[in-house]
Amino acid sequence: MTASIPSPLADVLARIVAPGTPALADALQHLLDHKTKPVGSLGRLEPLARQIGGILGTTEPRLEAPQMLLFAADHGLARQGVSAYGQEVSWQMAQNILHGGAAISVLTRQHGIGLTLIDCGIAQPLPAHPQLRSAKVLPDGSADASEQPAMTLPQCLQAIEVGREAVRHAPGNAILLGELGIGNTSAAALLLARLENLPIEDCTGAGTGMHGAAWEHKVAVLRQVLHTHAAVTEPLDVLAALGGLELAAMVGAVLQAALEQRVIVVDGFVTSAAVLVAARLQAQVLGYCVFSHLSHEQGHRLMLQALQASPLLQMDLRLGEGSGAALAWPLLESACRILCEMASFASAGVSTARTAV
Ligand SMILES: Cc1cc2ncn([C@H]3O[C@H](COP(=O)(O)O)[C@@H](O)[C@H]3O)c2cc1C
Ligand SMILES: O=C(O)c1cccnc1
Repeated sequence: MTASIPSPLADVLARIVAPGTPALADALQHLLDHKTKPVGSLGRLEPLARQIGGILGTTEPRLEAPQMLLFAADHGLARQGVSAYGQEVSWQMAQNILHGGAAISVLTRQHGIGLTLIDCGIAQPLPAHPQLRSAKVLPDGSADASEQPAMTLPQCLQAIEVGREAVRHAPGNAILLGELGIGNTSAAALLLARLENLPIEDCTGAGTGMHGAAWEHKVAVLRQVLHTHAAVTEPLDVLAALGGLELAAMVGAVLQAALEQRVIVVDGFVTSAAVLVAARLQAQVLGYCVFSHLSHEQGHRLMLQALQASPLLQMDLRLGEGSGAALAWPLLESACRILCEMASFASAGVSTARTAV
């Protein structure tokens, strides 16, 4: 068990503060309430605008150079038949992403979002590419969690540093989180079950297509993994034992982005699992997170409940890669434009409500 969080991580955790100030929140609310619209009529766009204004510390927030950081790694646990696809698909999809043919390639191109693939431990080598950051912590991916911890604590801390470094290198003021790694819906389900003390069958979804008997098998494997690591309960130890390299890197990315007061756009079930770990280490990170969508993956609803988060979209996506975050991106842009460009009743000469609202 981790007696205490080692530095420099402890130092990072101590320096993360809640976004915004009460005075800024009041100013943002006042501006929104005096735009040429009935009070509150832009619905969820209004709290989104308040949140982004608070994070960026201004009543005129402008999103600049958004960056999709897509963390990729393989999982030893995939050998236990917990995915409908083989481990080689992580490597094949990584190449597809770099060649511009994956869903996330299309969506980031469409929305002008920068895309970087961070190889934290894909089990085969990837050729150099301008959009690839090679940061393998383990050349073959994480260990099989049904036999031993997925990572040692030093490996886990190293992966967290990979995520922090990726954010430090990224330009702009918004980070979108994406992931790739066959077997990672299992790792995410394990993190949720252990950190929230929930039954594993409620946390386990079909992932890439594990239905019926295949799902039963996935649940049985994951139950055994939890049993093997029954004594592990502290967030960092849970991440090391049950998580994966890309999950640990995403924890680091969330912490660093919150530290730097950037907007964090969370994708689906797997990226939310990283946010859950980060939030258990430092709850203030949640103020920086925009939850893009409710994934079709069973367990995401419970995960979002645990995070007290309400997602922007419900599109029955069950892909990962950061696809939901990219799809939701225009909503964040609209929220900022409402604050920056929309007229007020006074500036447009429009009469205000005749009755108190
Ligand atoms: C072709 C293909 C493209 C993907 N893109 C993301 N994932 C998603 O599915 C995987 C997790 O599901 P599981 O736990 O069932 O393996 C991860 O790679 C995730 O990013 C994909 C999966 C496949 C097969
Ligand atoms: O929601 C997700 O993150 C997800 C769902 C299925 C497969 N991979 C990721």
